[in-house]
Amino acid sequence: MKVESPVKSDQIQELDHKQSGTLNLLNSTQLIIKEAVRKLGYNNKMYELLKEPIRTLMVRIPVRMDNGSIEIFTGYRSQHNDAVGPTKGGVRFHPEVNEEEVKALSIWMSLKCGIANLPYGGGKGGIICDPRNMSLGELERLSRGYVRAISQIVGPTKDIPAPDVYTNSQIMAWMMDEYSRLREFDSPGFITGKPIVLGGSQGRETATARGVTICIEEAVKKKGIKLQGARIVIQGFGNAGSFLAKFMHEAGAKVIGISDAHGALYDPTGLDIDYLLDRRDSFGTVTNLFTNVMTNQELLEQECEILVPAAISNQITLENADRIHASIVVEAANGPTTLEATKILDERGILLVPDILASAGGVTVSYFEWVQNNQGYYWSEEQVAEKLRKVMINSFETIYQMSQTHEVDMRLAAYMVGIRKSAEASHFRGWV
Ligand SMILES: NC(=O)C1=CN([C@@H]2O[C@H](COP(=O)(O)OP(=O)(O)OC[C@H]3O[C@@H](n4cnc5c(N)ncnc54)[C@H](O)[C@@H]3O)[C@@H](O)[C@H]2O)C=CC1
Ligand SMILES: O=C(O)CCC(=O)C(=O)O
Repeated sequence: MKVESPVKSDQIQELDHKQSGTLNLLNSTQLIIKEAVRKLGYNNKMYELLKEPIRTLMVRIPVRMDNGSIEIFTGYRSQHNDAVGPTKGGVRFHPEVNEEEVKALSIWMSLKCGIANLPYGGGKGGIICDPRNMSLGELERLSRGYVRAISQIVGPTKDIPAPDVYTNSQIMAWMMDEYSRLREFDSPGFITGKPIVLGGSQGRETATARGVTICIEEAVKKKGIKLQGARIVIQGFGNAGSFLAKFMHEAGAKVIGISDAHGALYDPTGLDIDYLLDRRDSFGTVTNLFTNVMTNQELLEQECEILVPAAISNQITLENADRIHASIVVEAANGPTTLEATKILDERGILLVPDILASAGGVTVSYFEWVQNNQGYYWSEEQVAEKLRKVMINSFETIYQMSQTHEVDMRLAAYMVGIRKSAEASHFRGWV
């Protein structure tokens, strides 16, 4: 079967020129959106609408540091398209976050919500900072300052934030408290990923990894691989990566590699996952306790059945795609594989389950959290897990079938499924 990829050689060259040294997530996303919109039969005006967020706010946040000085932080909140409903998506605290990245991430949130059939468009936020070098007090003041700065454009019926890289339920709690104070009423539906006692949902903490696990279960069936005993390599040991390692270990797969920002651990006979889970810190760091570490890039190239990038973007690129020795790549992280690398993996017969499908479990349970907050009635962990399973299996099968029917790779198929809802809603509203 001939599989079509949205990346043409001249477009790759065009991308290379635009990238000016970095792998530009926004430009490559726009290329696939263009192709998906065209394949769905919409005109160029629809592409013009959907290729950029409708709104991106840049804010400056003064924070008093523990030593008495004032630091000014830069933050962003980007809202891609609100035709379907309020926008939704996480906030990352990271030294390298930038406006283009947040814009791309907000587009991906629209696609994820479209795939999981949630009544949302996509949003995303970020603050340039390194929380690993900040005290709890500084983090609290920064989180509250960010909410005050973006308060005009967010809210339970406008745009609903959530956790992402280096943010967690404590940060969500401070943000919710700040918003509730500003609005002078308790607003649990303003943000998801909260502690359970503040209206968080059972199963949200593990939801992203659960969703990835379900995608792995479906992908191995398609490839005729047995999960029991399959070798798995996971890049990143934070919320997504560490729970995934636990679930894979429990399922009888052999986790032979994990990593964090400092390096990677590899053991072809299988790592002691329970020990690593016990020793990791709240930022998903554990390799600093070991001397025998390899680099993240070396880990990605190890032979395995299943490779899961679960850390940051642009990890599998034109440079290393030929040296990936996995049968299946499941993207738990946002944007870990470039377009050029997607094409190479596809040509090499490696099944790639794209980020906007594989990592949709997080936002799906965030939606369940918001529904529970709105109705004031809460579900058990089993109820949440069952609802999530249905959404993930249905999403996987829809995209797999779309890729077979249209003879396109799984990423383009996922974009076609994901963008359809925003496009239809924009059309019905008479915008395009
Ligand atoms: N937390 C969630 O609900 C969701 C997360 N994701 C995506 O999953 C990925 C991981 O997110 P979380 O686990 O939530 O973050 P986290 O903050 O809990 O953990 C991040 C992990 O990545 C590692 N890391 C950071 N920089 C790295 C680098 N340069 N090289 C290698 N590893 C590095 C950290 O050491 C840590 O182990 C991100 O791409 C995020 O956008 C996607 C959907 C939902
Ligand atoms: O839980 C959410 O609302 C969003 C999670 C997120 O930021 C993501 O899927 O990238």
